[in-house]
Amino acid sequence: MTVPETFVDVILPVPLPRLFTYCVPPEMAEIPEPGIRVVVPFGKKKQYSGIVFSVHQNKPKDYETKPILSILESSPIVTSAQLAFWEWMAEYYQCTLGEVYKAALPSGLKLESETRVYYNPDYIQLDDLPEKATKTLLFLSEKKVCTVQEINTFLGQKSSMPLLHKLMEEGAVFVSERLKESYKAKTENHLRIAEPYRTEQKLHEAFNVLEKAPRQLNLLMTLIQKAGGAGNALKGQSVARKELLEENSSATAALNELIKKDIFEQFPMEIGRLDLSKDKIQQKSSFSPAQHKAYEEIEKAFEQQTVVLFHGVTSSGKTEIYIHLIEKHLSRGEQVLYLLPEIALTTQITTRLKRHFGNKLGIYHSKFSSEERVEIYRDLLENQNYQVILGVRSSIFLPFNNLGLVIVDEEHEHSFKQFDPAPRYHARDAGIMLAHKHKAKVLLGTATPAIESYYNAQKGKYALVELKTRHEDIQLPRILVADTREARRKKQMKSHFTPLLLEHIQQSLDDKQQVILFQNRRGFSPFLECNVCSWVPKCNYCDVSMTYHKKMNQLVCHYCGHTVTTPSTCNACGSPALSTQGFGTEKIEEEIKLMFPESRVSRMDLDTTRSKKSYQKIISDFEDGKVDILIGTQMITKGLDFDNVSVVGILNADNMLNIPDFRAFERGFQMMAQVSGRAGRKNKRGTVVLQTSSPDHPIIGYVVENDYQTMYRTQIEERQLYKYPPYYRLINLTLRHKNKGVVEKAADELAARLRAIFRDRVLGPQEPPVARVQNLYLTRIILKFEKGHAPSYVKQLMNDATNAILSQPQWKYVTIQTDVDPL
Ligand SMILES: Nc1ncnc2c1ncn2[C@@H]1O[C@H](COP(=O)(O)OP(=O)(O)OP(=O)(O)O)[C@@H](O)[C@H]1O
Ligand SMILES: [Zn+2]
Repeated sequence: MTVPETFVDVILPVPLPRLFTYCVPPEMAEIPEPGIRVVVPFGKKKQYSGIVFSVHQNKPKDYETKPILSILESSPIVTSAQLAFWEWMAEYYQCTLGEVYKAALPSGLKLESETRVYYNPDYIQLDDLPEKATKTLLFLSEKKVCTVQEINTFLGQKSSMPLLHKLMEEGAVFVSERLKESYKAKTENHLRIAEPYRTEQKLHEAFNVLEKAPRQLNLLMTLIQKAGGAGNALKGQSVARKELLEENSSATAALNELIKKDIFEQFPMEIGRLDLSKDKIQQKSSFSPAQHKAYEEIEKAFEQQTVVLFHGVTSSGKTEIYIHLIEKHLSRGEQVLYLLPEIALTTQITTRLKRHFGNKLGIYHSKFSSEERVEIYRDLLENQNYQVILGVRSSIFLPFNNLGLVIVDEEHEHSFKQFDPAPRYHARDAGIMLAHKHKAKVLLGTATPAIESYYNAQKGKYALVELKTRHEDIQLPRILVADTREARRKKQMKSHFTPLLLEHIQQSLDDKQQVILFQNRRGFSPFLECNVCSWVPKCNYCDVSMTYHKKMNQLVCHYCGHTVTTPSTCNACGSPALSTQGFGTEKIEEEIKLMFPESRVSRMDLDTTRSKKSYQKIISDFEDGKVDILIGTQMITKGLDFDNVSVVGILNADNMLNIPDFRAFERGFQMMAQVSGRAGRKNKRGTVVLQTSSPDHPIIGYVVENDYQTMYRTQIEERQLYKYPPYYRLINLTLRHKNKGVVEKAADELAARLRAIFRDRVLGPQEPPVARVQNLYLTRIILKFEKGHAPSYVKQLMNDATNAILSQPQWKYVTIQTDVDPL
């Protein structure tokens, strides 16, 4: 009897629609199960680690399968619940499973032949490693970095991935270059008495055994002493490895011996990040009557519904309510995911949550190194420490196994949506689906709900809970509108500042209070212009003017990052009369420093927050009163909680409202209401000065009145009238090619094909506002579907149409990018 051949379908990090089938070679002892990583050859030379999606006996008819090279682990690294979630995501957002896989796993869990491997100079070798591993480490320590492929060649073997995988787990090598800062502050090796020896009798035995090994005996005694006595040591109190070795120099071998004997256990202890011992954990504060009422309403709503929209004005104390809810779910043994839109927010919330949840809190975001993310991932997979995960959008991909609650804080925020690359998912919406699959609850919290969410609440799809008063009943800030056109006419403007704003800044400084200034543009000024011929420098690769950054004396394209030195003369007419037009945060900073020379000024935008620590520093300096005036982009608008901000200045409301987008008014309202909410959070009512050239704009009026409802009503009417979300679902198809004619022709034919199926639901093609990016011409087709048409139904038809385009030789290099529910 012949044993049937076994095949596996593998998810690989390539944007191809199908999964790849490989055979399991008969000599391989194990058959991998779904969710396990295997190493497979791909193309002529490449190798990838991929995820087994399914195991079967169906030999593919039309091609010869290649064998998998090795299996990386014995139990799945991706759970079946995750695989189901991935499938949903690929289907809904119309991308491939490979693209989801790429987004979902931290890079430390994905290897390919081109992956660069780094040597860890801090690695301390504990156990004897196999010869090949030692050889590889030596090779790496000399080269510092090389690719997986190079290591294959060096070892003269087909695949070194399993070996590298082991070395990564050991902490001997990394797959990403670690920044110096994250390098130091992370973990430190600690030692404690191993579990089997944690009884008096066993400890006694250990002493007897070690009688002939004085160094080991010494170490054991030092550990007991440093742990604060035998009682503590028997409870598992640990001591830093450094500390132990300090008093027993050259005892490394003895220490390793103790670990081998299983008397000592070594483990990495986080330092700095989460080092709060239990007794320091703060009790949660008691609720105000309004908070209490809201909390009870949320609890009650969860009895009936999965999703609750929690609409609470700024500084109403929503975070306290989240903390109580988290506690409740933890006490039931459930996990909680707390989603935040931006890293900027995590520093403050981290501190607040850490106080309550100590080591149960795990933090997951992109500024953390891959190794730190792998650690969180594995911790959850093995169900060890973390029960609350605070993270940005990618944390929806973590391997939860008992999720009870998802909190989406600032749910209206656009940065929950991933723009590039695919999957272009919205973490709020995907989070709701995730919760659904886990039978968990979802709390969407915000002071300014997204129109879509509020609509769902109106329709009864979500429950709605409101909290209309600020904590301690402090009034919402007074909003003063400063008319810049009039001030300009009367020649009262000082550069970009109205007298009203300057007055209030001065007053705040005199009162030893703080000021926040919001300008939704970074850089010095959006463009340079020649005073003689009106020439404006544009990006060579994109159809946009370049932003002037004064400090670097550079022009930067905010689309592709292309940078040039600022020209001293006009490229067109040669005149040296170039002047800056418009203004960004950098210019505001410069002017404020000139106008208030005594004040301490700081700026927070993309340019000043490149590293993980910089956010923390800017925010904590402001919290500690080391800074008087904080200038920033939308990063500073929401979620931040400062005690002494008495004045908020909005420098230019117009550029938020004059964007040609059906969401511009909603967005403008949200940004202005949110940044206003930073004022007067403690002690006293705050003031907002809102500068605009159109003081009669209805949105400005709603901001002044803090009238979300009327804003919602006017906007929802327009959405219905012009067939926009939430009434209709949008899908954007963006075509790109280096030749404008080619991309236009391809788009025309695609639109014609789509029209034949979807008729007047197809709009365009039309050029997007920036029609060339990175030397590629763009054109866009928009599909509008009535609610009820599931994207999955549309997907097949749409794919047929796009494939029909892409399979034609003249359009081989056209790319088509799909964005479902674009923002
Ligand atoms: N019950 C409470 N006891 C003590 N302090 C509280 C309580 N509730 C809220 N606070 C304090 O009030 C301030 C505002 O609360 P919080 O930051 O939670 O507001 P928020 O609703 O999240 O606002 P935003 O939408 O602007 O982020 C915080 O400094 C918080 O510590
Ligand atoms: Zn560019």
